[in-house]
Amino acid sequence: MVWSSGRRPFVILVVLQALSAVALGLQVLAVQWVLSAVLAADERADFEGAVAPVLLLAGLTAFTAVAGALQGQLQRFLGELVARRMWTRVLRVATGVDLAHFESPEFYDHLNRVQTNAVTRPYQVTQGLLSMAGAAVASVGLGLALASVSPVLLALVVVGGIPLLVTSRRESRLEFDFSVGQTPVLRQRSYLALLQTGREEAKEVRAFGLGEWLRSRFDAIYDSYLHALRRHAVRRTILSVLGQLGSALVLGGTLLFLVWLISRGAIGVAGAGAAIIAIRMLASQVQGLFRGVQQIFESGLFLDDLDAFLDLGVPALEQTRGSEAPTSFDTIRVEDVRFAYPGSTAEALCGVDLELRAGEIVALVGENGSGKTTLAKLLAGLYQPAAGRITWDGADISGFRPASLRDQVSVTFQDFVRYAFTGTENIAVGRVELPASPERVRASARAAGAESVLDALPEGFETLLSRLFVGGIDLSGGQWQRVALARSFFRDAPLVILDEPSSALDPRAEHALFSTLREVLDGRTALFISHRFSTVRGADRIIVLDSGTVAEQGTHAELVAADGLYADLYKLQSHTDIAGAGAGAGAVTGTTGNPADG
Ligand SMILES: Nc1ncnc2c1ncn2[C@@H]1O[C@H](COP(=O)(O)OP(=O)(O)OP(=O)(O)O)[C@@H](O)[C@H]1O
Repeated sequence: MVWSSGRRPFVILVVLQALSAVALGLQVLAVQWVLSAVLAADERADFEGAVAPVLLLAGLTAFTAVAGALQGQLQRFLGELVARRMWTRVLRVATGVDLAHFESPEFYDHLNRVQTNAVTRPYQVTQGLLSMAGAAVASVGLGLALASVSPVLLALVVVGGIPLLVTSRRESRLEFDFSVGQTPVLRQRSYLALLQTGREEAKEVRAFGLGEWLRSRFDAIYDSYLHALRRHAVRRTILSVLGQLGSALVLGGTLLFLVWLISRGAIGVAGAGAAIIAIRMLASQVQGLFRGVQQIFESGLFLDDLDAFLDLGVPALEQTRGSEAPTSFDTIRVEDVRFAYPGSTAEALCGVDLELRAGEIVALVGENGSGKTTLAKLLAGLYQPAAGRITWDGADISGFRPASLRDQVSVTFQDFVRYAFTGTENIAVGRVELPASPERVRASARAAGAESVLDALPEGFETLLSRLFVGGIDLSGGQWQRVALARSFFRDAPLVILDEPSSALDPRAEHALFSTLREVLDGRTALFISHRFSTVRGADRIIVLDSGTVAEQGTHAELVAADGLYADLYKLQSHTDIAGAGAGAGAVTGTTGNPADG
């Protein structure tokens, strides 16, 4: 990953690391040289011989400092290059996995962990490797220098690193387990923070006076996290202290051994001076080496986690199998389709049978929770039926390459997305493969009643539709709905599914939409979900869903005559009034928005 993300900075870093390591070894030799020169000069009162080694030492020190500064910035840049590449892979999976994953809290935990931890880990492994390699090269130089004084000293310094290695491996495991355990808590904390900082939430939080209450929930969550963090930190500190103490003990023993060697006259003063510096430097290099190992081990655990996440995308991205969905159809059949949402035992659809014929405008009605949106999702190929099948002219859609099926469907949900993009872009995202030609965008906007809305904005269609960024403006709910409809028309697919397309439209806009719908659709098949019977009655056919099954279907007149569920709902909507209204209000009952009167 690092190699392919930033070859040049990586190579420069490796070279700098190697040179710094060599410089470190040379520094010990230079010190020894300086000491010998100074001791010799002391006898002859002539310090000239010390100038060259001092200059060398200064030069090496300067080089190490400059290389360190360069490495710092290069590492930062390389880290960012690698993170960008990892982000791209993670986002590709996040946008490619089956929608069912988004029903699972575990998926969100995993995604969150990957976003906050794993994206930077590949680079950390490299950093660990680099510092290990650097430490190894430096250790060889320093080790040779020290071994020339006493091989036992070298062995002792290496042994000094072992306690750290053992405890740091344990620390890595603790860190990973802590991260996994705390992810749900941290997500809750982020959610509560979002409620208090989000633009959408701001008005309701104020209107309901929720600020204080949300803060106390936030504090409670934070407290529980801090409590866990305290315990975790104590455990890590104990381990770390044990490791450091173990290493320090061995180092102390090493220095005592050196003193013993000096006292016995086994090494001279210059050699002893160099040995002390070498021991100090080597000990920190050995520690660095083992810290690198720990970093790799710890990152490795997160990388396994990242790998598991990236693997999720494999099935979705591999869905290149299957035949291409046809670009038109005569009949779509839903045959005894059953479906329950992932993690739910209750069936949202329990044996749905229906038919959509090319060019028809079909309305889907039913009470809240009867399964209308769920059916729309299945028809759009966003979920697979648990049983039964959906066919296009007899061919089961599960045999189509999923992306090719979605290509042929334009679906707009109730909770469509309000992109913080320009008006043009908000419409053209309906089909990004197509060039967003102003004529096409404008035609779609006109069909949806959004043209005049966008034209009235300061920069027309090119106005940014969001207050999140400088220069943006926001639209009203109904104006946004028109933009979402324009997006759906821009998509230009043979099957158009609209989930409550006019719920936020004013009567004039709603009238305009439905009176021109047939013309706008221009032969395409439409299935629209609606609770407003005034819009439903003009449909070629109305399908009534009840508790996940088709209760009845027919034209408006047929269904009213059948006097079933549809007729019930229709009558209720026609005669809904606020109970206990005064005589004046009662007088208009039955005339306000009463489709039966039309
Ligand atoms: N993501 C989900 N996970 C689990 N159950 C869900 C999910 N979405 C909907 N349901 C359940 O599936 C059933 C059908 O929901 P659906 O959204 O299809 O109803 P609907 O007819 O579109 O309702 P409405 O008129 O309120 O929009 C409901 O019982 C609902 O609780």
